[in-house]
Amino acid sequence: MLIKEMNIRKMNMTMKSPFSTSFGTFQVKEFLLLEATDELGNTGWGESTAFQSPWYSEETLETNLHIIRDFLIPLVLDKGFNHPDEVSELFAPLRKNNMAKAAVEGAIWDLYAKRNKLTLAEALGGTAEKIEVGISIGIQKSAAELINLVHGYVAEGYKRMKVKIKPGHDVEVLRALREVFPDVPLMADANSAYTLNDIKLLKQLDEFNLTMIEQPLASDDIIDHAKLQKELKTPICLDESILSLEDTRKAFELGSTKIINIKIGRVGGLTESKKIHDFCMANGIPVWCGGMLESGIGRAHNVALTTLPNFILPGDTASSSRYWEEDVISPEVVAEDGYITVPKAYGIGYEPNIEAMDRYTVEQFHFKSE
Ligand SMILES: O=C(O)CCC(=O)c1ccccc1C(=O)O
Ligand SMILES: [Mg+2]
Repeated sequence: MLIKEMNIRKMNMTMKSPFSTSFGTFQVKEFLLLEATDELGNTGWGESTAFQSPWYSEETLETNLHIIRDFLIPLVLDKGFNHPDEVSELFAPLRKNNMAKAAVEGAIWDLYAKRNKLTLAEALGGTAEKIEVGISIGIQKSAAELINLVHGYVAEGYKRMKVKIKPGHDVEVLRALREVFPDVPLMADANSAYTLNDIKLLKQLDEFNLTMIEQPLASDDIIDHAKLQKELKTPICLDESILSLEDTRKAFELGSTKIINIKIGRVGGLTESKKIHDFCMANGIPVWCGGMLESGIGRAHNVALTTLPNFILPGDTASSSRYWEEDVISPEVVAEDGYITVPKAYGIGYEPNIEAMDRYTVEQFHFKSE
């Protein structure tokens, strides 16, 4: 498989409603889509999950554009690959920039699957025909508004509710939710809004029978999380702190986490995601697939990854229509009664909707080998 062309699209799409976390609010989403073409004319698609601002991690769409254009594309162009696992090996000498690497590697995984007449799920070794999904709900103005939204998502069948918390918006909000929904699978994501000084408050969360608390402490920490986990009944799930299989091993050895949120971009691609999945499976750590408010391309990658057997807990991959008036794939991703049926078409299994894509493309960068 020879990579002959790469195209980068800078996208600008506006979400139906703003999404607020402890670190900021998203509504306009600017991000990159990647298209790789081989010597036979097959194409594959990838998405960078970097946001405009370095809030969630240090990467942004502009740093990704720089890394992809000036370092990663020159490495893959005119290069022959037998398997997409070779891409992460090729990128290994370049430090970090995981979302940039994952976008390029993702396009090559899709291309490889299509070329070999496999679904991306099959190419990864996944077998599930449908996957269970939950929903991640941003911080709302009032508990009443949050309760209202949860009523709607419960009615739609989402398998678990994840709510965002931050100091001043935690115990009372969860208590109000639990009064109305005593049994719904519920978890909280703090996006690093607390420190060990908040241990008394965090211990109060144990009363709400949460499936887990996601990333309560610093975004690069695994030491304090281990201390906190010793004090909590609620399992801790790490998101931001886990950038690789090595991070996963260390967090596991320290007892910093009982569950891992795997995000393809954060860990540098599907190959590394699969390694983390396999390690967690061998060590009895359940995993689930996180979301980064992706367009259909990234969403399709998440669906494929989630077909691996240790994705035991529902992920954040909700329906396209929850985020977008119009998605850039056809058909769109649809969750029905909390399940997404894994597509049977080769590669990511959803067709890029080029007409829709063009409407949201701000700029393109094309690279071709002669
Ligand atoms: O619906 C989604 O895509 C997940 C939304 C979400 O929780 C999130 C959105 C933006 C940045 C970080 C996170 C997170 O999982 O921490
Ligand atoms: Mg998170």
